[in-house]
Amino acid sequence: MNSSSEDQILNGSAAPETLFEGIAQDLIQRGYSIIPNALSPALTSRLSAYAMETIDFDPAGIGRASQFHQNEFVRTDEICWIQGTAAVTTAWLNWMDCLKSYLNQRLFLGLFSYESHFAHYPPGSFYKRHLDAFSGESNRVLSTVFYLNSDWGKDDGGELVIYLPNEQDDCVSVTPLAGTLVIFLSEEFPHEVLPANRDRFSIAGWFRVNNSTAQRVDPPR
Ligand SMILES: O=C(O)CCC(=O)C(=O)O
Ligand SMILES: [Fe+2]
Repeated sequence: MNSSSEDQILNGSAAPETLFEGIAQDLIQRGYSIIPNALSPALTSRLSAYAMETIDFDPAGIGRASQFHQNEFVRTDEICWIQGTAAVTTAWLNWMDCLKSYLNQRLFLGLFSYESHFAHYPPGSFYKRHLDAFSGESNRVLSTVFYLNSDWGKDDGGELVIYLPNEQDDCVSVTPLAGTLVIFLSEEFPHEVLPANRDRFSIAGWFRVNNSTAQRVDPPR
């Protein structure tokens, strides 16, 4: 592929406002949004190929910096943080930046930054029920998960289960099919990844507010 058609694929992935408005409405009404085919098929398949072919993954841990530890009872995926050093990851970060601006204008969320990592769940891997953020302890406001797996069937497992707050055992199950984007309020929705029967690839990310003060600079993650 020559570089101008490549640019077209990545730049032509600008997200439509109607899609952003749908996400804003979902967040207002129920606190989460599930969008099939959110990104263009071209950008989705480029991200998918990048995750499967290019990335060196590291075992995932729990907690930040000095509190970081691995715990294979809680999660057994492996991850790679996204820096935006390739055209395809820059296109991803641009898309998320547009969404951040839209949600800030529309919902006054004051989102300040976005961090994200590729994740690989080898067969049998899982991430037990957890919250991405605890009230007052984290600056993660919105969680996002974007799936990169084509042809994902019922037998492949690996669903994301989102538990609805205040509704005993009521939950929503999401198939990790390529193109699906999930967004939810980080402090409100416990969720888990059920064991997958085949390799499962995704991008998990978080929109954050800035809690820096004169005494303490907010760490990047
Ligand atoms: O991959 C998923 O479906 C969710 C991952 C997740 O919950 C996380 O990384 O915090
Ligand atoms: Fe999570």
